[in-house]
Amino acid sequence: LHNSKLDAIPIVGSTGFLTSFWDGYKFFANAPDLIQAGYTQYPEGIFRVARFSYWLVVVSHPKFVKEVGGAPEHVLSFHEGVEDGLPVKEVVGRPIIENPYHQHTIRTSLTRNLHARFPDVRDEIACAFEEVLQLDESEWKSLPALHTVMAVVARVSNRLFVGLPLCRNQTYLWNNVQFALDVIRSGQKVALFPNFLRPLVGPFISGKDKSFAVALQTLGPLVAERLAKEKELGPDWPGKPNDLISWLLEDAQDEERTVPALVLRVLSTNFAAIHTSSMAFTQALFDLTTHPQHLLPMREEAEHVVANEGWTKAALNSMVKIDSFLRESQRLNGNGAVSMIRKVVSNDGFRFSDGTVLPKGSFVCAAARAIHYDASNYKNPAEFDGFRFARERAEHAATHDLTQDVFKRQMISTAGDFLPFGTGKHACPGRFFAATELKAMLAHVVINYDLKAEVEGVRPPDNIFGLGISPNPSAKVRFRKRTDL
Ligand code: HEM
Repeated sequence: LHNSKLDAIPIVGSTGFLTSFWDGYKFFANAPDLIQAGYTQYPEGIFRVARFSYWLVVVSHPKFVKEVGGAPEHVLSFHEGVEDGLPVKEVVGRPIIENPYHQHTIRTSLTRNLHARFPDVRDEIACAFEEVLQLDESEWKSLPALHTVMAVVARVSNRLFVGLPLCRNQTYLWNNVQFALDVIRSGQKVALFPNFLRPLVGPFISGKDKSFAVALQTLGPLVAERLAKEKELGPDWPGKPNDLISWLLEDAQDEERTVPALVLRVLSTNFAAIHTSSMAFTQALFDLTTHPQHLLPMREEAEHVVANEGWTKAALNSMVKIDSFLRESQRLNGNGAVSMIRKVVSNDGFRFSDGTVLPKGSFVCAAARAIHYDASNYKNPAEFDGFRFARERAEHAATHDLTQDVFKRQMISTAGDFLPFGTGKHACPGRFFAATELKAMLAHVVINYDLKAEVEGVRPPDNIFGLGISPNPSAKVRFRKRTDL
């Protein structure tokens, strides 16, 4: 529909009523190309593309990205923005959007406890790889990468979230994995319907009630036990486990302090954690097997650090090459063409510093992938250079006083030119855990296994649907236990 208030913002693609509707349809297949075209065509840093029923405004200039990231929720809403592409109310549950207190729990208690809980995370990584890969001595084995990684990530994440023995219960684990997949698949379908129809079609399309029932059956008794203990002995009872259930209980109020409400929080934290981290690690495996020259330097680094410092969270800070490799993999092969989708919810609209105004109801996002592939941000931007950030950090360390100055080129550091986790007020609160988990997993893999691509030198093509870019779900990677140990 024509929106005169957006007239000042140039359009990529067609401008006519029917032709732009057709563009909205084509968006499902070629959104990344369309956004790249706008990025190149409009270096001023703002343009719009047609979606079915509205214009999506895309910003690419770092100044505008910063302004989007810094806007408060009552002006640019993260939740309303997400809801458009992924109807969380229908496919996850209404309270997750209406009272997202778990985000605070993840940002504070979960992150603070990563140090203390690292030995468990490390133990689960070693056990999970051993049991999931099931390798015979010195035999190469082809394994479906995404499926294998999800099995490991689900276990490792749940060692932190709910602990032993539940984190190894296959019914519980695969329900979490299944829920994550269902949310994405059913969410994409429900999102095709206009807002007023979504509550009606949601229950027929989404499998959330089934997943919730299994979660209640498997996790419910543990949560009930915690609530009972707290009622009997108070909030700081002796021997209280240091896990997500306890951290959530510290923040949950009133109707959130029930078994179903807490089970839903753990289930949705699993959704936020498993899918994203599994895709990131799978992409890293594809990058490693396509650029195998990175394996030995990372192996040497990990072995050296572990020999000197042991397996601790602090030791991961010394694994600069591994950190750099994962950051580079996310730069080139992150989860989407754009990041930071927001809806303008303020009655006054949203005004950029150059005077451009987005009226209430507009959608805006950052051109993450195009920014990551821009030569003015990265030298040889399309080239996978696993250690580029490690080199930059070393160069910076050689010329600066590091007690005064933190150089932000680590996996967890967000910036206007690095957006896999977004940046600003809603930057992913789980990224500290994600980076710890993925670095420890990569260090374990390079120390213990040799890896090969299924077809030498060929990177499996990504799956592209709308704005989403995900690793090829059927592609395999070949693993072998190291023979030189
Ligand atoms: C490599 C792994 C991960 C990636 C790439 C990732 C990426 C993202 C992105 C792009 C956002 C939205 C940022 C924005 O729009 O500004 C986000 C938000 C979020 N992520 Fe992650 N994430 C990852 C892992 C995790 C993990 C492990 C957890 C939980 C432990 C988590 C929990 C969340 C939550 C709760 C939000 C909503 C934040 C808010 O509303 O303020 N994520 N993540």
